[in-house]
Amino acid sequence: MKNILAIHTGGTISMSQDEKGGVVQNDENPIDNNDILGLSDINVINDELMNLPSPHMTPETMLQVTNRIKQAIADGIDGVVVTHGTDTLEETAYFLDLTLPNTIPVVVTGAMRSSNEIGADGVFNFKSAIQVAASDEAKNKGVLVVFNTGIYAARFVTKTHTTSVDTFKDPIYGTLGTVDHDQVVFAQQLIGSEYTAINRVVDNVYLLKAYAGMTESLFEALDNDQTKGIVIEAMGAGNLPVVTLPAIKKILDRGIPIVLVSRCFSGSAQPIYAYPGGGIELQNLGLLFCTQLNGQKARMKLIVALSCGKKGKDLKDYMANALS
Ligand SMILES: NC(=O)C[C@H](N)C(=O)O
Repeated sequence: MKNILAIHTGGTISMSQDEKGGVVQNDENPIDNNDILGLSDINVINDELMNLPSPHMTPETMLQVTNRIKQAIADGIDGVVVTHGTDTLEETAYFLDLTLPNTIPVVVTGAMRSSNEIGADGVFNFKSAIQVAASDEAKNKGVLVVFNTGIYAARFVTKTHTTSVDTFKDPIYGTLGTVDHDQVVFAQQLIGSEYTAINRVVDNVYLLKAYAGMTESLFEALDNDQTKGIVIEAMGAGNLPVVTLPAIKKILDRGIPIVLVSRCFSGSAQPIYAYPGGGIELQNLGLLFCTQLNGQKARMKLIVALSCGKKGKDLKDYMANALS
């Protein structure tokens, strides 16, 4: 029988609706109860590591999850499920992907409806995640996200809807597989591990979104020695309003890395346009292009990179390719 460690961190999957209709945290986690799962062939060990709404998660709390999983791997666990709020689930899942060795299945899940709401999806997603974590096929695929029958790569999955149970999607590669009525089926093989060991996380790494009419002001506010790195969600294929460039140049002159992704839902920032503020000028200025990751994931990757001291070409190569 496989032993699966379920690390609970909070989020709607652990919450319930109160008498006024608001969704709130519980003292007791409603899914921390193996009887409701109906899984006689898998031994689930629950660990209430924290109980946070996921907007309260930080890189520090994510590192606590990484360290708990490393300890479980050392203790010989067969697989791990992390339950998590959905708002920042993709950030934690990708952080785990970057900071854990690719040895056992690690699956992140959550819920869109709390435990006592009609159509609550928590128990179903939790059970599906455990089944994936116990599957031999789930090994060697990096950290996975299981949600509403889909199995996704943590590296690319993103929350696409504020309330629908069918919210998690991978806009580039789709699902890796499904949990089809108790059967775990993988249709795609992924992906090279990007494992980096870190034991601390740098702070003051920022994420800015470009918009029509953006000026220098936000960049000027970040032009100081406390800033460690910036990710910009640029327009389209990777372009910015030209008036932002003088302030960006000053930040780069301080040696602070600036990473460029696209604010588009799908596709990558690339140096295509040669007009002022276009991708070619941005590349020449020294901005680092990061392909295929969205802004929040590129920020996690930059935090991991800076936390283990990457710089120069090493940093540029690490940020450049999400499929390495
Ligand atoms: N569905 C959810 O889990 C959303 C919740 N606000 C959270 O992220 O904690």
